[in-house]
Amino acid sequence: MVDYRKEGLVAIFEVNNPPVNSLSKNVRQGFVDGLSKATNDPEVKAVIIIGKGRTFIAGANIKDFGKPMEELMSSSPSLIDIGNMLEESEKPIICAIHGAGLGGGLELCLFSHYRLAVKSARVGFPEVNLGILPAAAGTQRLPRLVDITVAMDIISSGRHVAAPEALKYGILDQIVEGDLLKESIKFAHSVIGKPLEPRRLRNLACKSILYCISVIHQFCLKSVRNAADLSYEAGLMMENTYFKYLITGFQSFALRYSFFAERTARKWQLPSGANAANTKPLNVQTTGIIGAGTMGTGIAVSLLRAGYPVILVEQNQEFLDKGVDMIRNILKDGVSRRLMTEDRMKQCLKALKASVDLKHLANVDLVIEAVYENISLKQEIFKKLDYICKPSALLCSNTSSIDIDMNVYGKETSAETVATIMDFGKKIGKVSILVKSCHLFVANRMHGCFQTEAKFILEEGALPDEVDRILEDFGMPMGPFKVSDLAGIDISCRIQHEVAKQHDIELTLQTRFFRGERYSSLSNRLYELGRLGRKTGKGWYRYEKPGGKNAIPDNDIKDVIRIHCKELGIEQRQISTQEILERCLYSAINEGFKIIEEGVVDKPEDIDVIWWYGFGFPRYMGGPMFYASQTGLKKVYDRVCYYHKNFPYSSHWVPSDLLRRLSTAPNPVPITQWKTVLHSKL
Ligand SMILES: C/C=C(\C)C(=O)SCCNC(=O)CCNC(=O)[C@H](O)C(C)(C)COP(=O)(O)OP(=O)(O)OC[C@H]1O[C@@H](n2cnc3c(N)ncnc32)[C@H](O)[C@@H]1OP(=O)(O)O
Repeated sequence: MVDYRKEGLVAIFEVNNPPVNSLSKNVRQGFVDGLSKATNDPEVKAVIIIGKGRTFIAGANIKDFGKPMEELMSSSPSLIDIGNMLEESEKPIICAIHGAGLGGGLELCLFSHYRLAVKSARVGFPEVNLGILPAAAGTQRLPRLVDITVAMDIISSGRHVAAPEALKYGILDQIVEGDLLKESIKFAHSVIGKPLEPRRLRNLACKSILYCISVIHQFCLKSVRNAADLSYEAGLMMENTYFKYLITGFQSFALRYSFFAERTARKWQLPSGANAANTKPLNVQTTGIIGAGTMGTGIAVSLLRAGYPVILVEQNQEFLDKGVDMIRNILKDGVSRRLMTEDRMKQCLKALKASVDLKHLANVDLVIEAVYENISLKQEIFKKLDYICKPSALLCSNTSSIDIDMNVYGKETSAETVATIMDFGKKIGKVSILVKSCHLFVANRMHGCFQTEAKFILEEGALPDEVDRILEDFGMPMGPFKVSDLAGIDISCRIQHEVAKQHDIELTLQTRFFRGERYSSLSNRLYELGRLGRKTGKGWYRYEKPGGKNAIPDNDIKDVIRIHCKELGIEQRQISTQEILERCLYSAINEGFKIIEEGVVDKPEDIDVIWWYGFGFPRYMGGPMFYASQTGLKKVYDRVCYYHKNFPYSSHWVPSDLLRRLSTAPNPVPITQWKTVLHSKL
């Protein structure tokens, strides 16, 4: 709703629709009612639109987009109706922005005559992140206000533009210091009686059409181009046509799911009843990191960038110096890529202390252990930390495979600690997902199935570049073999040998089964040939030089695979695109269902979020679990059973019971309800 009040000559429309003042139907109606009052009240000479609570206006209500097209389109008053009324008003309309003015929120500002904001405010058109375009005249009005290149950047990137930058472009008229409402009322008095015609964007010509030809390839860009080529009315009509097309498409559907999935994933809860809403995080001010390798230094950079002082500890002085150099280089690179200023880099380096003595961690609030994957070493470190650190310090471990319960606390972790870590993750700009301990955790456990199947597929007849291309066409940023070359083939081989050693087994090039499971020794063959990936200039591909980035398909690899298969008597065949996609994706998805079944994650959305951030799974596909829900669980289940029959020695093909039960439900169960099936009779 919109609260209406008057302060002298000025009518104030305060948008009051918590939590983020989205433009639901009652808010839109509130604008119409408010405008009617203000227009008919001779005392009112100007109108201020302001948001109540934490933000100005976060745009249209995204939940409305799931409604049928007819209902969506006929839901009056539309944003454009309101916009037209604002623009045509004979009394100046001033938007006073704090928090965020996004999507329809910014569009309303562009229909208004003046725009003021506090310094911390942000504006933007994030619609591309929902698979649509700003369709309440955003693509027609922004290019009439700012240079077309700026409009294209803002619309096609979806980025949030900070108030000072928006002021520079002319999106804002003024940045306000002090009380936003008071200052806006002063501003309103200063513009009463001034001509409004030059402030009505629809009457302005689009600013320069330079540059657009080369980048117009998507609907947003086409639409912005229309602002230059067509009349305002024709441009609007096309914008509406594109919107109707996009909003009914799969990508927009998946992107809207992703928007809410990310927010749902933040809402952690523990069996005790503690959750994100009822548990207060502790205040973390100082941090320590143990281990100056790739992980430790990477984490240090994130903490320093977020403004935390870091004490980096490494037992060996030479490794410590290398680690500090690595941190310096990453920060310098950030400066050269204009991600931070030189001054900021200096502040970060000043906040970094390096030591070879764990005792320097005595007073820190949070310690992250990031040494290599060796349980005894980790346990020894935590024993020492128990004595050294203050009792309230949080002790965290960075591990991808070691059972957290054998290391630091897992099952015993307090709700307060969980709340603090989740909050800390957000503060350092990361997305944190709460998972229970399980072998390889969620990401590596699922991705392991994906990678393993990819390797089996090579043994059966496909080539690395073929498999990679198919998965990249699907939307993954890099296929599994390019990823393997990047990570280093030696790394995965060493881990495999380490695990085998723990079971008193020696892996050789002839090994075809390991602990009752089908096993491929193909990577070990590359390892023995010194083809370790990018770093040696050869791996599953060849590269222009050691450390090179251009993956070139290599004929030699064909021979390596052929010899491997001949020696082991593995028959090769033609493998279809469908089979490659299904085996990589469905094996991981089936494992994902087992992960939900075991309660390792609280909800399927958690898995999808992990896959976007961990592996770059395309958000416009929603994530592996959403993808499965859209493919049809019956189809996924049937194919999992089919592969299980054909590949009985791979436990990742044993069908998940949850998947089976969901696949036999009389009606498709929405992804948000999957968990309920765990406790039902289905
Ligand atoms: C045509 C298309 C038009 C005209 C459009 O306007 S499309 C919508 C464009 N706008 C957006 O995409 C903005 C989306 N929102 C955000 O980016 C952020 O919410 C925020 C920057 C505005 C605030 O961020 P933050 O303070 O971190 O809060 P949350 O993101 O956690 O959001 C709080 C709750 O509000 C729900 N929400 C947010 N925006 C919308 C929206 N536009 N429609 C419906 N609901 C929205 C969000 O899901 C959170 O809900 P809960 O999880 O708490 O239930």
